Amino acid sequence: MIEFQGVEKVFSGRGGGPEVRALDGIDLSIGRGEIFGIIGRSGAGKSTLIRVVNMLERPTAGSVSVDGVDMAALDGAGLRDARRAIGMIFQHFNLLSSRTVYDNVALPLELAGLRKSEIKAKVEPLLELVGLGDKRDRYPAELSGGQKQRVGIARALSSEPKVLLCDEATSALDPETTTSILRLLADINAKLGLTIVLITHEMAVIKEICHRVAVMESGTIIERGDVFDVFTAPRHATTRSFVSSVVGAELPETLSERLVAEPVAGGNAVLRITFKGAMANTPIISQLTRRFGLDLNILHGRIDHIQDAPFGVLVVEAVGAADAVQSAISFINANNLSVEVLGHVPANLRAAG
Ligand SMILES: Nc1ncnc2c1ncn2[C@@H]1O[C@H](COP(=O)(O)OP(=O)(O)OP(=O)(O)O)[C@@H](O)[C@H]1O
Repeated sequence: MIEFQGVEKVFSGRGGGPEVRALDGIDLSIGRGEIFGIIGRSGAGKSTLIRVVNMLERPTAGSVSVDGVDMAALDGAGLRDARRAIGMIFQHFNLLSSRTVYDNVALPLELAGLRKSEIKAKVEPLLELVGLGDKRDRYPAELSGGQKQRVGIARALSSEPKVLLCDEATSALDPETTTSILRLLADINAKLGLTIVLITHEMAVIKEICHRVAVMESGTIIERGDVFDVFTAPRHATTRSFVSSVVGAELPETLSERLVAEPVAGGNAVLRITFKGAMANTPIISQLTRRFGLDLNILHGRIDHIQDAPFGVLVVEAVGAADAVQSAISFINANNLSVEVLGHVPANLRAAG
């Protein structure tokens, strides 16, 4: 649906400063009907990437096509038509304060020259869809942030786009309102088959609704894949730091500061066992205890769901003979779970903690 090929965007420096390479050779393909997330730290190039889709920024090299149309080749009427098929919502909603909810949603249709009756036939169902049927005559100042974003979404949908671009659409909202807006977007994606591209700096947003994700750094994509795969096996250090805040893969400080790399005389190994999908239901602790005679002290753990698939991390202190611990590690690996020796601790870590 959206193809980026070798896309570059170089800005001439602000105030005579050095030029900025905001996008540096982006190749990316976003499928029809996908919810695709782009995450990165401030300045990574996310906004620029989303804005080249509808040519709010023109790439300095490479091409962007939407539904087979080369966007950079368009201008004037052709670009206006193509943009009608690409809705956009913004962090600060960009509503007109002097217009009611109804009139904000109607605006793109008025600009396209539709008759009043045609506009009404489109706007009213959209207000119902976003849950604002009873707020049609209110002004933006009378609405909460979440309601304002619902107006933004209805307005973006008014021209029946094939693609919806979301530029940090939930960053100004509290966590509960964020969840309700993300649910609405997922609902729209399912009902209308709309392709949604969203940019965010919060991994929780990606985890909530995206099917695939790309991680950006310094104008490039450093990692991409299915959300479940990226969350459960992040490869790049930046991705790992984004993911760890959500899936609890980070160790509590009280534990990490006691770990040492080499075995300690009379001490024990600390293992991190990762459970994914169907494997999350394996009764691994009792099996390790029975088969290898190990005592396992649970030091840290979390079970989460990513797109309805379970994912868990369990950190245990394995108390037992070194060869029994090695056999247990082989057994865990053979059962399609993953295990990592995080380090070693003196005996009785829990008692000491
Ligand atoms: N119009 C512009 N002129 C000059 N430099 C720009 C312009 N727009 C963006 N940049 C620079 O391009 C780089 C990428 O910016 P961009 O806004 O795409 O990043 P971002 O990942 O969206 O960051 P944020 O989350 O802070 O919005 C930054 O270094 C930024 O300063």
